[in-house]
Amino acid sequence: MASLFDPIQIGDIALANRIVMAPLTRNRSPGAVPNTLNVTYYEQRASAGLLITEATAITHQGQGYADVPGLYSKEALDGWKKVTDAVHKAGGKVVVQMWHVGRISHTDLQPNNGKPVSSSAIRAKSKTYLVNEDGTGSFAETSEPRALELSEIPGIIEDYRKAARAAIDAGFDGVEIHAANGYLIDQFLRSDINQRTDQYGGSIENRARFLFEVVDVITKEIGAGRTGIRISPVTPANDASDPQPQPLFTYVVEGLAKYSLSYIHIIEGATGGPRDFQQGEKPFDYKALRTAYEQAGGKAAWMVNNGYDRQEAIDAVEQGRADLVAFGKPFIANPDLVERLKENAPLNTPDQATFYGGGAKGYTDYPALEQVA
Ligand SMILES: C=C(C(=O)O)c1ccccc1
Repeated sequence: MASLFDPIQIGDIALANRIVMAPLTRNRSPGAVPNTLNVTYYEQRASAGLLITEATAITHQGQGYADVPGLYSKEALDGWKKVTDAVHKAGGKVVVQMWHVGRISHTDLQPNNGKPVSSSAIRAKSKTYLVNEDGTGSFAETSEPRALELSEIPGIIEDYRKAARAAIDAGFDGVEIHAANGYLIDQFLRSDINQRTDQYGGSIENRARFLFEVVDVITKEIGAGRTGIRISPVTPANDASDPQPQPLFTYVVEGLAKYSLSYIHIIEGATGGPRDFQQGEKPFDYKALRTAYEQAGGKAAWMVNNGYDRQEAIDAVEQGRADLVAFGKPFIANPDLVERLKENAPLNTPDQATFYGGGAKGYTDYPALEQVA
């Protein structure tokens, strides 16, 4: 019987334990360039079995929030190299979450202040984060997108390939494809967003086509054993919805089973909300999803996320419902979360007011156990 604290091999990546730092947007990389503060933040948390970086834009067009990092400029890649070096020196493993926001963006953040792109020209009822001229941050309504032309799609697939190669060259142990939370890939998957009438719209097969073209090009470029993917079958995040998530995501995982991926990362329920959140007529069956994946030949590690506490995480692994558990907010406030979970020690409380934007306060100043006199 496996334990949360056991090592595990996930594809090409060997982990010291099964506790994962979930991707956490923190808006502390001005100019989309990782900086020394970011290095300290990730280094402090390197005892995690696996660090998944904050969502990181594959291109300027894929950028949707102020001060999030990118994977597309030399300065950014040099900055990430400092992060991966520091994490490795501290004995950790780190993958970068590759992000194209699609319509969850604002004209202020887009190349030439153009419209964000999506599967269809439907504005999301959502907000994004901008930094004002005086340096203060604020949330703003997302802008109306334009539908991608068919001729533009191969270019975005190539952007994913280039970013995946750049990630490995910057020292990452692998990548996580961000296919969750109503961002671009999810904007193709969900039928309430994707109104296309070409080969990328309509049937489940067509709506999943973009996802599999991304998976294909990345696994061919860097290897499936260094590739993970995050999906969120029923999240309403960023105005995402689909009335029939079970057949949609069953098709997705059966297709993913064809690749020997490193892991499949599932956000259960509403992102940051209840794990039993429901879209469609009946509750989503996560056990059936994993069974479908495994019956289709899938062997990747199964990572679960969304509000798990210590006992729930221990039980999920010991009872075989998960191979790994990703923690978000607990890692914000506890750089030594692994130690604290092992010792069943008290946890620092995260300060919501400093989640997004700012500097060291609420970022690198949370104390580890040995610092608490
Ligand atoms: C990348 C994000 C996601 O996946 O939800 C995100 C973006 C902004 C704030 C919180 C989270």
